[in-house]
Amino acid sequence: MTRERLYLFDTTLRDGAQTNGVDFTLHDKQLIAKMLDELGVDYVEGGYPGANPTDTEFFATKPGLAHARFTAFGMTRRAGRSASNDPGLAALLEAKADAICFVAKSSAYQVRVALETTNKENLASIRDSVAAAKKAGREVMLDCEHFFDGYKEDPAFALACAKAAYDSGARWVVLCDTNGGTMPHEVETIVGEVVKLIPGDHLGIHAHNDTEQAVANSLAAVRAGARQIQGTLNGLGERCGNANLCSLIPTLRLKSEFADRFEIGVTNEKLATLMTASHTLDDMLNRAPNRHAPYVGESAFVTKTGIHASAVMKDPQTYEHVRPEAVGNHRKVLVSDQAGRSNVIAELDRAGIAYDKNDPKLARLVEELKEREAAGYAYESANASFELLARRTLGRVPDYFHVEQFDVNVEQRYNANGQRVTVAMAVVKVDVDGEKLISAAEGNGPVNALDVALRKDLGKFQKFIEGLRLIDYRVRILNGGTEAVTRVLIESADETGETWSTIGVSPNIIDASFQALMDSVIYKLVKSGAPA
Ligand SMILES: CC(=O)SCCNC(=O)CCNC(=O)[C@H](O)C(C)(C)COP(=O)(O)OP(=O)(O)OC[C@H]1O[C@@H](n2cnc3c(N)ncnc32)[C@H](O)[C@@H]1OP(=O)(O)O
Ligand SMILES: CC(=O)C(=O)O
Repeated sequence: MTRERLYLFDTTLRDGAQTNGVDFTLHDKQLIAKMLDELGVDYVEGGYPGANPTDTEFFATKPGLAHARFTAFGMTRRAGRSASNDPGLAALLEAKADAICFVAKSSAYQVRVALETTNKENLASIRDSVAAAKKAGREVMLDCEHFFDGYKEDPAFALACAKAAYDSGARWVVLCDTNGGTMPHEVETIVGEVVKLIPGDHLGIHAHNDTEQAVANSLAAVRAGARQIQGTLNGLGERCGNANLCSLIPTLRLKSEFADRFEIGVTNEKLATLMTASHTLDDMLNRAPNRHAPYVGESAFVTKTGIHASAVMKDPQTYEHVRPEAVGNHRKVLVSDQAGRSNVIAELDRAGIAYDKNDPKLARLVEELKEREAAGYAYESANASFELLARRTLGRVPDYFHVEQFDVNVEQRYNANGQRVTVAMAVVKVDVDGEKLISAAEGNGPVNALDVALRKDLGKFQKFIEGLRLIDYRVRILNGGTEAVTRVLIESADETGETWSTIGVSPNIIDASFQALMDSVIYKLVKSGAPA
């Protein structure tokens, strides 16, 4: 069966740039355009030439995309001006783009209030602008701004705007839910009316996410006949964002209702790079990825509870709607207070720790895990501490060394230049095979001083921990007031590039930190194969 072509239009670099807190440099735009092209989207909307120097420069030369059509965005000619005498329109026509996407009002209320002009002038502006871009040899599209709200208020005028663009030669007429308040059933009904006038393979949808339904609205429009979807990576966009292409693309490729009917430019091979594309964008924006994002979030295929883990280990399909590998993600079974034997076994397998399924120590490990989680530990975020807990319970961690005593002192004093400075000092006394070793160190804080002192001299084990580095230190107070318990999470790394997380919990922050430091050092000794 031949499948219909469904076109993907990415507006990360235009509507995504309208996101609060997002500010792309020219270099960012060049890299993101290339990444979108490689992913297989059909149109990359690069921005608004003439609106700011970055966008004007971006459109000074074509970015050399292999597959996607490079698209310039801008408004139709202003009311009262001719198309040939409008500097904004001139900048658009000069832009080195394959396509031009105009924005025009399609709501009588918006024309009256925002443009302060007449419906007749708005229609003339649409016709003139589309015709001018066609004449300049561009593929032309028109975003009908406020289309759904405009349709509900005055359907004849909204349709007249869309029809004016189509009749003037626009390849695509894009129906916009600009304020993002339209419901999926309304989108489906209204698009169903529009396709009676304009063929669906000339209609697009541009949905905002103000009711968290931009993806649903885009799919509803496709069900009703639209054949172009506009959206952004990670759902960036004005206010609450746009339809998220990182959710739409897998749905279109993997859900049979769409996959069996439509062909999109993103192949299965490229789909498997989607999680990387999503995280690359977050990295460029210096944002933490949304762990709970559908398909591409780190938690999208995580199983935390015992009942689910038990089933997932028998067959992953029991709790997965698609294969995680299809989008470049992976399955993960966590250990926590929601865990059962199955979670623990999965984690032991992952860590390569041998066990006997009938060993009663396994049940003891699950109990110990739950008791510790109740006391404030969170092993799902501390893989190395869980591994040590498991090895200790199963009797497999050597007694490398014993800390007999530590002492930390924080002092504020005047330095030689007469400046007030706060200095921390720590002393740690360890017993390594009967040898007593005492190390002292200064640090910029008590935990730093303790860390340096602890790792200064571990006798015969010192060579095994040389590459160990602390890369992150996080503290959380679990309940307020005088009964507060402190949870410390430490992330460490070594010369091999491996990173691991350890945890400590105590009413005393120094004690909690020391537990996490100790776990980090012992994990490194175990991992390095240090002899007992
Ligand atoms: C729904 C959307 O996301 S649309 C995209 C919104 N994105 C942007 O606006 C980002 C880029 N914009 C800009 O840099 C500036 O707004 C510019 C350069 C386009 C225009 O700047 P200015 O000339 O200073 O105008 P300003 O932004 O204050 O107001 C917009 C003007 O365009 C007019 N206008 C708005 N939409 C349209 C349209 N579709 N067609 C014609 N004129 C329009 C308004 O009536 C207003 O005109 P007025 O100044 O006579 O009242
Ligand atoms: C064009 C556009 O971004 C909108 O109508 O939301």
